[in-house]
Amino acid sequence: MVDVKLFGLSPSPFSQRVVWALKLKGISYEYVEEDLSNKSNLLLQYNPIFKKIPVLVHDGKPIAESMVILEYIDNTWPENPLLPKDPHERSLVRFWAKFIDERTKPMMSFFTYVGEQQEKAINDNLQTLRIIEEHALGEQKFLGGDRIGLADIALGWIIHTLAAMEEIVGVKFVQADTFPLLHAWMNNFREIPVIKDNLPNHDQILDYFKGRREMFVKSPHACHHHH
Ligand SMILES: N[C@@H](CCC(=O)N[C@@H](CS)C(=O)NCC(=O)O)C(=O)O
Repeated sequence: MVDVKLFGLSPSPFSQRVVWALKLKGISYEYVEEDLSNKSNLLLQYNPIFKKIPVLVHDGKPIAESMVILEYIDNTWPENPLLPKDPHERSLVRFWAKFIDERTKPMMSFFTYVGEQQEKAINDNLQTLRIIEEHALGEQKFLGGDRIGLADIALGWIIHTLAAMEEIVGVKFVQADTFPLLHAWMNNFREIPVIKDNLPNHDQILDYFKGRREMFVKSPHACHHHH
């Protein structure tokens, strides 16, 4: 009997990465929803450095940082691998996973800023997406192959959290005519049964981010809790 617990927050893109990986692997787990304005003692104990979700706890051993957790999951449960076998192909997927992860929080600035800063953030997002469109995607359905992997899971947040933020701000970054490959990727990704069946509720995310918009304008990162 595996003992797996996930401490998460449903509208968090980082938390969602872990949910998808566990579901893809068919691992059953206990989910603990955290309130970031009143973090549980267990969360503080399991992630004393950053005090952030997500944290995965496997047989009492905590793992923090979403991308580290994904690698742990892949190493622990090898079925439906998230990384290719070939070392060079692996490194390419890791490269894109890292690139995407590093850009994830900055990509939320268009939501936290207004005016000129927001315009700049919007342009930065278009540049980031342009890089992915032109360099990471090609003939293959997914980032690094014909099946979903680590980099796809890293980018998956653009179909839910980014989509909700776009709706609130009134922008749409990925259009079929301007980013055809990314647009196709989004559809391919969304159509995977495990992804489709485990999407955060759109209205709930929308409410969450609408309600916290004010706070985001004051605080540098969209996911930070209110001090
Ligand atoms: N790099 C981290 C980011 C996680 C993160 O930013 N979590 C946010 C929620 S989306 C959080 O727990 N914030 C609480 C805080 O900063 O106090 C990861 O990939 O896991």
